[in-house]
Amino acid sequence: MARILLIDDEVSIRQTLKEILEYEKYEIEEAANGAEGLKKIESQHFDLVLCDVKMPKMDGLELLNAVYEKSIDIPFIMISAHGTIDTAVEATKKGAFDFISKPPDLNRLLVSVRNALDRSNLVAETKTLRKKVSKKYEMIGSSNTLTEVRETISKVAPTDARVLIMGENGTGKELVARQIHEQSDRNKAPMIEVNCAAIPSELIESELFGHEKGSFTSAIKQRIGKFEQANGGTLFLDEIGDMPLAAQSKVLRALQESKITRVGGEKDIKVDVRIIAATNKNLKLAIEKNEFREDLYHRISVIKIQVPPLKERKEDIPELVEKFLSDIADEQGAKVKMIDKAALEQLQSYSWSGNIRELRNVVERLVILSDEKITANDVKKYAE
Ligand SMILES: Nc1ncnc2c1ncn2[C@@H]1O[C@H](COP(=O)(O)OP(=O)(O)OP(=O)(O)O)[C@@H](O)[C@H]1O
Repeated sequence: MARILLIDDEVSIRQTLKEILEYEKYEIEEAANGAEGLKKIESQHFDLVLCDVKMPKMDGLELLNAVYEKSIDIPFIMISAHGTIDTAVEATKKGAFDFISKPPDLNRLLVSVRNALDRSNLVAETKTLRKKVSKKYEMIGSSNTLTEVRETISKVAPTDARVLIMGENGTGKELVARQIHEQSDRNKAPMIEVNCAAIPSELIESELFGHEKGSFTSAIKQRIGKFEQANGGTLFLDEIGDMPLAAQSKVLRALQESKITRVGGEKDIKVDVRIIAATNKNLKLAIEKNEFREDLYHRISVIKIQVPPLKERKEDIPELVEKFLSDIADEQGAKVKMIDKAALEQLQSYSWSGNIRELRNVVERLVILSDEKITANDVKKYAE
């Protein structure tokens, strides 16, 4: 049941509104002025505040300011008598959800209350979803090498510097890219990912820059490319070492001039994109073999982050295993499976050529195949 705080200095108005709202099954708490309202807001949970504009001690606008200054996130509907409409309008500019005039029209009041509550439910849901997403991309591990990576991320994230992330398969390069994007001012816009190794070379330009209708046989519709999709946000070029040379020169131009042209198109389109690239290849070697453009390498590698392989940070394994056990239990809606110390030590003795991705797969296998508690024997049996 939604809880509503009703703040008005006129007892009769409070009484009427309370009766109406209680009839609609809302739970009502009252306050006679802004100061009293503020105390209640600070000490209790409310889903909505209905607040008179003109009151002694602290008026409605002052209360609204005080609540938002304290970063308390709660919708307000202002109630204004004749002569205070301007102030009520000002309150909506400052963030109040709506205002209604006195004497309140019953239908208008109930619609506004319902809308305000729906909106705050949506806001709460979005927050939970965001938390879930950021939990998914959480970087686990407190080894020195990973701590250094984390420190570099927080230094470079707020800048627009291009970052090249290097490391073996499955070490968490994508996770690093996500963290940089999430900690940057671009996090309201999307991070768009392109796996340069997975796209056939004849399609990669259209994938990156888009194409105009009819520009090649299968181009039956106009298509917006990844650069344009990432406008205002981040473009993550994964496996950039596998990008064909022809596409490399076009990407170079896009980076130099901050504009692109769709395949088959004529006009230049300005784009504001931060580039993060990742590779498991040795790009210096690829340059020597004429497989990668040196000028592009220098453009994308303003900051370099080397993600260490798991065998160099085995001390992270117990923490990672714990996190995977709890994620898997969440996914399966089951109890978290226990693991004994010897089993963890056994896991730490391997070299993990597939890195963290491989470790996660092994943990999943162990959860499925082991009995109540995962033992060293299970690890020997199922992980090798
Ligand atoms: N530090 C970490 N904490 C928790 N999970 C991690 C960590 N590092 C990697 N992972 C998980 O391991 C898997 C592989 O990570 P990711 O895809 O980021 O690696 P990658 O280096 O980009 O791999 P590839 O080169 O194969 O694309 C993902 O499921 C990721 O969530």
